[in-house]
Amino acid sequence: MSREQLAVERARRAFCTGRSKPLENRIRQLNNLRRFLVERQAEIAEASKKDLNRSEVGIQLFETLGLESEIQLVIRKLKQWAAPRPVEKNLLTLSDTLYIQPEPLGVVLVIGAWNYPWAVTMFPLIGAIAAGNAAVVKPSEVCVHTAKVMEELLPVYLDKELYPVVTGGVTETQELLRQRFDHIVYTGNSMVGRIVMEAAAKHLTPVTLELGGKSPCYIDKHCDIPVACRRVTWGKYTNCGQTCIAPDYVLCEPSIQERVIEEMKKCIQEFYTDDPKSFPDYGRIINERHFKRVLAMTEDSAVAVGGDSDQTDCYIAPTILRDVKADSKVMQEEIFGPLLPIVPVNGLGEAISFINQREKPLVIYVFSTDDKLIKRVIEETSSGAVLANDCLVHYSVSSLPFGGVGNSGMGCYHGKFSFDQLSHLRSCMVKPLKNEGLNNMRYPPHTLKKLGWARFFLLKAPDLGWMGRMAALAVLVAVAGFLLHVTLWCYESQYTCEEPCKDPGHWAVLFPNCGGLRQSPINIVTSKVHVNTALHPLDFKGHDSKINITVENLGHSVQFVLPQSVRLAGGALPGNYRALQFHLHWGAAGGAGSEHTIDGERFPMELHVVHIKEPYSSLAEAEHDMAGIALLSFLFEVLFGGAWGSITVIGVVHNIAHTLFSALKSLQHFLFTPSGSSAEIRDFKLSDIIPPAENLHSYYRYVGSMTTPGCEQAVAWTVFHKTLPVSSKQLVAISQQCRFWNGKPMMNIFRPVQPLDGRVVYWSRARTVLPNMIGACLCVLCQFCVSAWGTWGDTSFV
Ligand SMILES: NC(=O)c1ccc[n+]([C@@H]2O[C@H](COP(=O)([O-])OP(=O)(O)OC[C@H]3O[C@@H](n4cnc5c(N)ncnc54)[C@H](O)[C@@H]3O)[C@@H](O)[C@H]2O)c1
Ligand SMILES: CC(C)=CCC/C(C)=C/CC/C(C)=C/C=O
Repeated sequence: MSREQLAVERARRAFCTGRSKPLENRIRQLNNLRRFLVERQAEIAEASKKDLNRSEVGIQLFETLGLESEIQLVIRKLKQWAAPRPVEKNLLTLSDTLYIQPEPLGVVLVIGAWNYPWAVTMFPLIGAIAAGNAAVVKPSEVCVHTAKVMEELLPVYLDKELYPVVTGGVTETQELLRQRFDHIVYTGNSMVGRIVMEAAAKHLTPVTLELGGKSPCYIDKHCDIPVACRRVTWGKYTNCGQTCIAPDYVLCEPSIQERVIEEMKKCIQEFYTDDPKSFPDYGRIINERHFKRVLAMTEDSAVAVGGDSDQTDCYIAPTILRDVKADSKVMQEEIFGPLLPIVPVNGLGEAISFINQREKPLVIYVFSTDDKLIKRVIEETSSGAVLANDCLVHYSVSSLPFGGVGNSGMGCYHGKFSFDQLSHLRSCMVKPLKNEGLNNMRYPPHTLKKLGWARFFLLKAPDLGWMGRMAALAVLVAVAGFLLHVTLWCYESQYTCEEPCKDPGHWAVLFPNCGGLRQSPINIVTSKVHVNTALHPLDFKGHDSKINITVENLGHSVQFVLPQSVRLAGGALPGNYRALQFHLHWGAAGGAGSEHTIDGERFPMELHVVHIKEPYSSLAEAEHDMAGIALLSFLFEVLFGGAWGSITVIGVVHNIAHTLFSALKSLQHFLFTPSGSSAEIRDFKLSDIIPPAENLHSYYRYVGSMTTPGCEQAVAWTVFHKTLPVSSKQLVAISQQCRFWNGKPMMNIFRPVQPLDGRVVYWSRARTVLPNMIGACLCVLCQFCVSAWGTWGDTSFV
């Protein structure tokens, strides 16, 4: 097995252990890489001096500083970039969960070029680590000393199996290219770019090619010519012109050519003195082959400035060529050396056609004070990037993608672009198993009528705008009803002859669970509850923290979506739970509207806080676990009338009415927006509506179901003895403020109580302690064995 094959195999094995994936590991490796750049600055500088005659300041300015700042950015943003990305929904996906989950690709190969040996290898490596990949780094053999520092010192800082450095030239690179990678990032000339792409094609491996080309620079006669020339001179002669994004040639009107030459000549003297050869910040051509290649390009053009050279030292002076023709040697390929041809053109139009007649460059530079002219260049040409009134510096902006187009390359990197480039952006769609009616238009028999509706929703609906979508949603519901011959569920109060739907008595027709033996809500007969001293107080987490919550009108109820930080444990629940949402059930015009009743008494309103067991990530997952959902129920009592606002109860100010009801008030304006009608409440605290835990020791516990379709029987119910206060005015207002999907006032949104079917309701606290607790517990167990439809592994929560 070759050295290259071994390195790739090891990297893949290391990737398969999964250790490159946890965010904390990615951040640890990135921090190590930053430490390497700082602690080994001396070794890096020494190697750069030997390879490229670059000064210590030069290597930091042009390479390592940018890398440190990139690592800093990635560490700061990684959590955000790696998180699921919610996407827009349309009418047909309103009730689905849609998001993009970035995931690592696998093993990435990074092949670097010699001219900026650190930047071109480490930028992609940072992206690969951030995205959770393994990566094999192959530095250019042309920078022998730099490659050695990388090979010897990088493994001291990084996980050497996940991120090996493989050195070598053409043979070694080709051996690497025979291996299978999940992505290849190559930087170098386009001839080798083709070889890389061909090798990658054998494994269907995607590639990012960072190539070069001739980047033009148009100088408008109406610009500040001295400043433009200073910036172009810097961009051209940095690293002796061996920069992928160096301005390759200048296009300008003949009338300013001499002025441009004069200004640039001054800048060359200012930057590199009269004797650039002995000036430490002026570089050399990398080797004799390139020296000869560059020098030969001057043969058929007139030298305006510079032109001296010394083969023994690979020195070519900063050189300007005047009146260069399109067919001259220097215009046939990327110069990659310190020659600056000036090609006279008659105005911008000619400059644009000159550019457009050639391959798409890595960057187009334009110098002008005229914004319209700059805009025209952007609109009428194509290139990897456009930079107006400066050179090179777009490379240092992490929020801009860096990469070529056409002949100058494909793909891009920097900041989040590297992360995305080296991640698979996975589409995730989780549909509920409910709302089957909406799907009918795609099921056989395929009638023209169904096709008509499908055309309407797929082609017309997106153009309807906000109001149109509101109307369309109502139509959608009606259509679904029509298609399924009345298959939508609703509360009794919603049913009309014009809009027939399945009311609670008929839910089971559509949702078989709703006819099950463990349904909710129930009537709790207090004289029959069993005391269970194992029902300890619940432990609320995150209830005191300020959070932002979203309020959504779902068309038949209103829910308040909670963040993951709100949690629940204790209370003999079989695990830890995290909150998903809370919602309310109410009656009509201030009348009774709770779902649960106590000794036959229905309360005016009921609050449900829905939690799912960890580690489930959605209700759909939790529904398959018989204790997957923990629902807390708070019943309301009317204490005394009051206006919108706070109610004082025994000296405690309860903001429930104020906070929730004002959110509902605002929500009426958000009904039926495409995102499902939502509003936000900022700085909300659950403790504002839920009493402190010490007041909640007394509660009823039973096993039941969700109280809306599909009525999933996976709920551990906790119905608190303590009630919450509400005013009669608020009760009246709430049913008028909120609207059903058909625009009618949302009232009587509660399901009638369901048979107990042999279940037992437990109470956490009794006036007298039962003599035989063990007996009580056994009873609980028996009860589950009888009532459970499957096997229920854990009954400890009752
Ligand atoms: N777009 C960018 O970010 C960027 C950056 C730097 C350089 N460049 C471009 O790179 C070019 C200069 O670099 P270069 O190509 O001289 O660098 P180079 O000679 O260092 O080659 C690049 C890499 O390709 C490998 N290689 C060379 N020949 C090969 C072959 N036959 N088969 C397989 N692998 C091979 C080398 O080992 C090296 O790692 C210029 O065109 C420049 O514009 C582009
Ligand atoms: C020092 C500042 C502000 C910018 C540096 C720009 C620069 C020289 C980038 C070169 C990067 C690069 C990989 C070029 C390719 O050959």
